[in-house]
Amino acid sequence: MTYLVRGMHLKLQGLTKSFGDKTVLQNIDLDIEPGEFVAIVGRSGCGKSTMLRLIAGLDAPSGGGVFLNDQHFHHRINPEIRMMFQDARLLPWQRVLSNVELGLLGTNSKVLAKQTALQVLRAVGLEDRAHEWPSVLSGGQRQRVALARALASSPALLLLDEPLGALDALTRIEMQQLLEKLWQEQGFTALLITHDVEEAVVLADRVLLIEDGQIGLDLEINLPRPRVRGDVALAQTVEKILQRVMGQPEREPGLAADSFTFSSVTV
Ligand SMILES: Nc1ncnc2c1ncn2[C@@H]1O[C@H](COP(=O)(O)OP(=O)(O)OP(=O)(O)O)[C@@H](O)[C@H]1O
Repeated sequence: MTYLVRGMHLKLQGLTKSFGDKTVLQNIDLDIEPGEFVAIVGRSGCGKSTMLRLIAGLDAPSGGGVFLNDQHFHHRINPEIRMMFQDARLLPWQRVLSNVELGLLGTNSKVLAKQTALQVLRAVGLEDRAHEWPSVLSGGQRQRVALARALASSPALLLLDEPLGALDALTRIEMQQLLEKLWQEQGFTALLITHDVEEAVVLADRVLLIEDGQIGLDLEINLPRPRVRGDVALAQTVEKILQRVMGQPEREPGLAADSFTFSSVTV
């Protein structure tokens, strides 16, 4: 796949993080191409959020380092990186438009900031809600606003910490499609934590499994886009990852997709 050149190149070298005598991430090496979409799965508590926090500069590693576009990243906030969480984290006393403008702090022209915020709200389908309060929006709409705020400054790296986890199934699929569309249009590098293996396979170029503090699986997903849920090859890939997570041997290839149900399976 050829990526737009806007995305950030991300490299982890010997990345280690301990809390007291507990080592959560141990000596992780990873290379992510500019514009690549990478999903991270793994059991609860395996260190997924810790890894994202280290990359975002919200926490400092105990060893090794993070390199962004080949520059060593010293535990500080980088304006080219934006992050989204499971909850939208909107300011309730600011209207939707102002919340999105927060993603543009530092822009000299207020007029330009407003124009850009409206433009990105249009991209997520919420331009007509710009002057409302966050409290009158649905959970899915609030996550769209959070996505608009994250993308307003055209980041080179978007870190997504289970941002769709609290949404109902249909809204979640719509948000996945929106995220994929904006990623394809804008070319940022995306790193998505998800507990939904199917979501990982639908969206990502690569799926990483974190286990025992290390990357236990680094699987390239070579399925054509847009990916269709229920597709046999997609279902087999999901099955392969799930079996790896569960520590079971892989089954024979060629099983029919209806032999298993995946969409409700999470890790
Ligand atoms: N600030 C901290 N102080 C001490 N321990 C921490 C801290 N942050 C995380 N941990 C521990 O590190 C481990 C990994 O936490 P992390 O939040 O990265 O896991 P996770 O894979 O994102 O989990 P989940 O899928 O449940 O969100 C956990 O055992 C957690 O208790």
